[in-house]
Amino acid sequence: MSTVSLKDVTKVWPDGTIAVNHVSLDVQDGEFLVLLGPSGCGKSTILRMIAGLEDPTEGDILLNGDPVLELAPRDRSIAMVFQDFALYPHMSVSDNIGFPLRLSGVEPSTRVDRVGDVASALGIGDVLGRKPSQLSGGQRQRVAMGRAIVRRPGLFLMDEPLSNLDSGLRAELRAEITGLTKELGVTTMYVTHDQAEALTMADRVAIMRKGILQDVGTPTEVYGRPATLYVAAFLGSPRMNLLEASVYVHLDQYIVLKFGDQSLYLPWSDIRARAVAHYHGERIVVGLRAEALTPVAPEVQGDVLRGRIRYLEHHGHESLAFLDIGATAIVVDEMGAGKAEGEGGNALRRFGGALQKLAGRSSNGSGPQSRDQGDPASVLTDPGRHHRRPAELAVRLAPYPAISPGHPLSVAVRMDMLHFFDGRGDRIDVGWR
Ligand SMILES: Nc1ncnc2c1ncn2[C@@H]1O[C@H](COP(=O)(O)OP(=O)(O)OP(=O)(O)O)[C@@H](O)[C@H]1O
Repeated sequence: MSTVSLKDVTKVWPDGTIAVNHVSLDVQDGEFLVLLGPSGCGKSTILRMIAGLEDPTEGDILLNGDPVLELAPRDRSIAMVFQDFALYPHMSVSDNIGFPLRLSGVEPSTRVDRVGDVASALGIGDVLGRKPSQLSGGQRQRVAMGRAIVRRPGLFLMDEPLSNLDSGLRAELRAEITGLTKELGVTTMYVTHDQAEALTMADRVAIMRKGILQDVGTPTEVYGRPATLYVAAFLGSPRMNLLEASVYVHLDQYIVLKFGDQSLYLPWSDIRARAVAHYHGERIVVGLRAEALTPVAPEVQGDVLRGRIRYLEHHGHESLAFLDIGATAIVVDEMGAGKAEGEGGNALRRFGGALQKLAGRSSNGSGPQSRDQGDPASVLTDPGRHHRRPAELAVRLAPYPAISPGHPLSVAVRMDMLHFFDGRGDRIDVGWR
């Protein structure tokens, strides 16, 4: 059993790349913590520093409350599994799993017992005599995990262990990995860039962007109350609708949120109203997840947005309508995973972001850091980090609805489910988490 503490850890590579930027993070005993973020955000570097394969430039790392930076990797009671695991091709499954025990001089009969226990927990008890070349990809990955876990490490580090497997096998192994680590009670840090994987597996998720820790919380917390615009945009499918809104306070009675020529009204009684009222006369970003939007009849009044369907996506169990509501959307760039865009758009849109970057409009702000951006320039005005485009509001519909592109659609908005972010991408809220 182990706890892990990162204390203000920074890693700067010799070429000046800041891979990890003042990260502080505590992992509890027996916890399954997922480090989530796009490629290059520093996830692997964090694992490698904990394992002792890299030294931090600044900060401290504690295991079970003790500083470990002076300890060699083998003295840290840590096991690590990578995406590109290597099994010994000439050894049987049994010998592959038992290899670390042989190295540490565990006697053969104990070795056989321990290998048998681990193999049956991983569902590979019947292939112990085979060579790696006679196994499926999933079985090979199970052997790699078995080899890592057979030493009964205090801490299990996994770096995208499923990313080479097909989606069916991934889903199956996700459940097995969390089941196994819970059963063994071993503290686990698991790296992925797949938000669905993170939300389904984690006790808590830590979300990174460009070396900066954005948010840490249970899946419900980070999905339900994301700390930054970036986290809001990263989590969920379809992605959260992020709309630019102008804020007007009306005689301390309600707040008008103006999206193009449509408005929503936040009553003064809403617990968040005073915090939002600080932005009177300014623009903010309002986040609406698809579950906050319900299609209604055209005559319905109140908290309703109206638009025309630009296009539909059919996903079998549901359809998504994308509504042109005459508002402006904020598109968060550098989402990195590069695949969820299809849920809310198309390749052209992705190119749009890339082209803006190629045009050289990068941010060069200076001043205090914001967690979301790492610099203070506004997400509302800086196209180098985020860009603006006509909003296409993602709305969930029944499968194959009797409606087609060009049709008008009205959606009722759950005002209590709106998310508010300031121009720097930080959450506008009161007393959250
Ligand atoms: N040995 C190195 N020398 C210089 N830069 C490095 C080195 N290793 C990693 N980097 C850089 O450090 C940053 C963080 O890399 P890291 O591998 O931790 O990211 P990651 O989030 O794990 O990405 P991925 O999901 O692609 O593995 C990246 O910009 C990467 O290019």
